[in-house]
Amino acid sequence: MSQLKDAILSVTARGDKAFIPYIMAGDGGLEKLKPTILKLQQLGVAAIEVGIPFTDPVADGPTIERAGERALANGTTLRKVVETLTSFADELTVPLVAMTYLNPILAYGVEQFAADAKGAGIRGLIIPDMPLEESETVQPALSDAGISLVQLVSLTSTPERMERLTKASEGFIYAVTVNGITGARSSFANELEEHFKRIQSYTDTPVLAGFGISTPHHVTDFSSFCSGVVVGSKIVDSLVNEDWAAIEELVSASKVAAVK
Ligand SMILES: O=P(O)(O)OC[C@@H](O)[C@@H](O)c1c[nH]c2ccccc12
Repeated sequence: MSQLKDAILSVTARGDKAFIPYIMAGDGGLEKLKPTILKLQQLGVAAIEVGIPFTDPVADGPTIERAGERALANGTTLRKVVETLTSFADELTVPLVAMTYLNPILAYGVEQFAADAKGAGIRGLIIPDMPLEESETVQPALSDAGISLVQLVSLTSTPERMERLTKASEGFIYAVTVNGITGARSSFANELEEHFKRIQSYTDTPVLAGFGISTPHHVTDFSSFCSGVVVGSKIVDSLVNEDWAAIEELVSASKVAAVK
């Protein structure tokens, strides 16, 4: 059972695509976390990916990296994020997916983290620097807490690896759309549709596209061959500029009226 997967499937069952915005916890101060999350869930997002700032964010492009630096400068830690989320967890109507590198979780203590994260409304976890082969370190504690461990499938994975990652992924499959790091892009490779079809052929868990998606057009384009999208850098920038109209436009592009 995965609450995260169920939430995504309930969105796709009504014909919409799942839209998952990524935010950097602590960017602009931790006091922004609650109003930002509550406003995003009001817009009808399927889930919210909450990034924990980290000193060595290897997968992150400049936008997310700078947001992480600002959040760290504000004194943001994994523990403070979990505490802040817990303080309004009873107001959450969508699942949260935490994005954190492995070290902060190990420092927190895996068991303790899983238990606290559950109370904070966290239902999924992305650990970009943890290879599948090492997931036993965290998996049992997470499953006990009902937290899905989401795997990233890259464009360069071999077919065998793609199949293993896809089958291991819980909640959804995070299909990375570009080679490299996070950040808004203007164009994507042509053979992506085939790549997504192959990933989906291994599983009935929904496949979502992420990395580089930054315009309503991208959202509708990707939505034609997957179950939804994750948008990070564009959301982070729009929040800095307090441009909620841009965020609403992106979310609207995932709705049935736009995707048909
Ligand atoms: O910023 P983009 O290109 O829209 O991509 C999403 C991404 O930022 C978010 O999902 C994310 C931020 N940091 C990550 C690290 C690994 C995987 C994913 C992420």
